[in-house]
Amino acid sequence: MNDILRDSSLAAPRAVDLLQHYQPGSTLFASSRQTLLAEGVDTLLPQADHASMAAEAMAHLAERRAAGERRPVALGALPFRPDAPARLWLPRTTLFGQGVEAAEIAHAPAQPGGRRAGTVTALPSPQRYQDNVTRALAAIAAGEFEKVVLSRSLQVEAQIDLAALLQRLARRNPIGYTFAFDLADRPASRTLIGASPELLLARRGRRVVSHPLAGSIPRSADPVEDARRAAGLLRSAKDRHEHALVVDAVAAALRPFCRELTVPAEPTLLSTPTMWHLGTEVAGQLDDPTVSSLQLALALHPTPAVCGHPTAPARDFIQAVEGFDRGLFTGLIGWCSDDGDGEWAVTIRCAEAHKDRVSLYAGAGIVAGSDPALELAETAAKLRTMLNAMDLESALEQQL
Ligand SMILES: C=C(O[C@H]1C=CC=C(C(=O)O)[C@@H]1O)C(=O)O
Repeated sequence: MNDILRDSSLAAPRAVDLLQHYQPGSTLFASSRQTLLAEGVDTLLPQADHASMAAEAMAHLAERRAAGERRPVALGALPFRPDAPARLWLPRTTLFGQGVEAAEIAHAPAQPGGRRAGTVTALPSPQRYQDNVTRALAAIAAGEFEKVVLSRSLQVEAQIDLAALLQRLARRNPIGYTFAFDLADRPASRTLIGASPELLLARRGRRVVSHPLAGSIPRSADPVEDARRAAGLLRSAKDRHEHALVVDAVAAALRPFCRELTVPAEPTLLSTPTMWHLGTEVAGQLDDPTVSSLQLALALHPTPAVCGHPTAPARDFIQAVEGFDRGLFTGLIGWCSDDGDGEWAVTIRCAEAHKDRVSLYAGAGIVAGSDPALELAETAAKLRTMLNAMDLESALEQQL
């Protein structure tokens, strides 16, 4: 790592500098709170159930702290399904920097993050996705569950410039969680890269925050129409119901850990360059400050923002109809330090890149009143977060 970045007499490096030092093979996680750039693998946690892996990571962190390391961290990308492979590791070196500043990042170089799309495979096809939504609506009407999140994937042949893609994502999504995680022990160097707008859990000392999102509408380039859509979303009974299911589940999962928990009664609007979302910031004070950010994040996962309500029948339905393996998509991604502090985002608006292939993902929550064509359009708009940063939006317009 560059010595200028490491000089401890200077203030923490700026996010924009850490982003510029990212190279494929390293790992970066950036938010408005802080940025973290890590290299290498010191300890890779063996596959086990996620709670055991988390406990083992904390034990390794305590050892490293006892050995004199100033702020050891564990990095992780944990999958949607509890039985799918997780990646949780202690890096060889970690550098903490400042949070992303929109004004600084606006001047970051931003060459295209991808080029030349080749073959594109949609899993499932757009038609089949709409059929899945119709089936979900029938299951909801039959009382099998109240909400399910159905997703789809685009597998694209394209030349990806990971460093440029990461900078572009951070530049376009300065209030989100931008990440590029090296998954190198998986078949020949893969990178999970994205810009999630959704905070699963942040912990600093006793303070914990979650910012669930659910209920969405695509943005419009026309400012009048864009404002109309935002106002309509805020009023929509269907979207408020879809949102409330997530907030209730997040509050119920956090409450046992907290001596104080604030749950606003009304959602607010949150925007990304492609989407409007309903969001609610849930904040609390931990009862027991030894509970780590990773343990808390796992207690929340999977929220109904990525799975459904109730969890078990929604998960079974996803498994039965979705038609592809989500892997790390709709899991959790972030870091936890030895004192338990950390930040975990929901792994959405992301892609897994491997050589000249990239798999993109997007999902949408289905409740009574959802419309299959609108849900398809919503997933298309969500896919644009990555496609735009790769400059492939117009090349793939027909496939969305
Ligand atoms: C599953 C995704 O979004 C979730 C997060 C925010 C809003 C959502 C919605 O309105 O459906 C989804 O629950 C995705 O972006 O792939």
